[in-house]
Amino acid sequence: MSDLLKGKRGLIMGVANERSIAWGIAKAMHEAGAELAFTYQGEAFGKRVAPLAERLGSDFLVDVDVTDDASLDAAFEQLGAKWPTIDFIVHAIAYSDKNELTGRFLDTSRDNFKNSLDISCYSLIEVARRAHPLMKENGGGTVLTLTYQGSNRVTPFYNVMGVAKAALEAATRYLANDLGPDGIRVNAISPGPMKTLAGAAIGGARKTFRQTEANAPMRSNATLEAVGGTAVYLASDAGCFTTGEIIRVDGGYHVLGMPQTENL
Ligand SMILES: NC(=O)c1ccc[n+]([C@@H]2O[C@H](COP(=O)([O-])OP(=O)(O)OC[C@H]3O[C@@H](n4cnc5c(N)ncnc54)[C@H](O)[C@@H]3O)[C@@H](O)[C@H]2O)c1
Repeated sequence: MSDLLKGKRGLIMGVANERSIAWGIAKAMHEAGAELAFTYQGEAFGKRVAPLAERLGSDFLVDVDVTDDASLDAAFEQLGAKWPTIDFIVHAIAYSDKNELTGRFLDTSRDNFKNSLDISCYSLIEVARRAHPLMKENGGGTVLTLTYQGSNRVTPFYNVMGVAKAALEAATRYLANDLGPDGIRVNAISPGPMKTLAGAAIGGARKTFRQTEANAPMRSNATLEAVGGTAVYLASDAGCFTTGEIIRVDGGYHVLGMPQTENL
């Protein structure tokens, strides 16, 4: 990767392990010259994330549960003390009770609906509001989140997460409109299925993975490098007039009207 992000610094939220999409993005951003800070969710993940952050030359790690405003406040206070301004934030966070990522959408519970939407969508708003002054001071910045096409097409067992991603994509557009006057862009990257902790929680994940691999125009699933490269472009000055957008990194799967007939 060139030095597209040289001189830029930002916060990566959502690394759980080396398979995390946030980790793929962090690696690509580091290779492109960015300085990085990380959040992790709880001590168990913290132990895994610390050596990963160190590999990318970062010693800024803070424990954040996005349902806890105090932990978000503390993280942004620490971030602001370390860096007076930031250039980007990567929000790669989602959650639903695994028991509701199988079976019928019809059986979605109120509690899991609220919790899934809170963690997977509302958190982006809380994060963007706190990042705003640190980016405004800089004359602009980029907020990136991660979505999936289950937001607007029914995908087996994606259930409540499809509704959460539809809300997240709408939030991306509304935030882009609010923050655009301050030079802040807000975009979502939409990869196809990837083998991560969150991905594995969805019922039939292996079959979904095989199905997209066999049918996508590119005949493969997205890699961490492919998503990382797209994130670098969006956070760089090369992406300076793109906002409110859902950028697919799915090998073209979304253009299909029917599965490939070669597999029949
Ligand atoms: N894996 C896929 O197939 C796929 C496809 C498209 C989009 N995405 C999206 O990419 C993003 C990253 O997921 P991933 O697939 O890399 O899985 P992952 O399990 O590696 O990452 C999910 C992250 O969310 C964090 N998280 C969950 N609840 C949290 C909370 N309350 N507070 C703070 N952090 C919390 C976890 O700690 C974890 O780091 C998610 O938004 C996911 O929906 C994933």
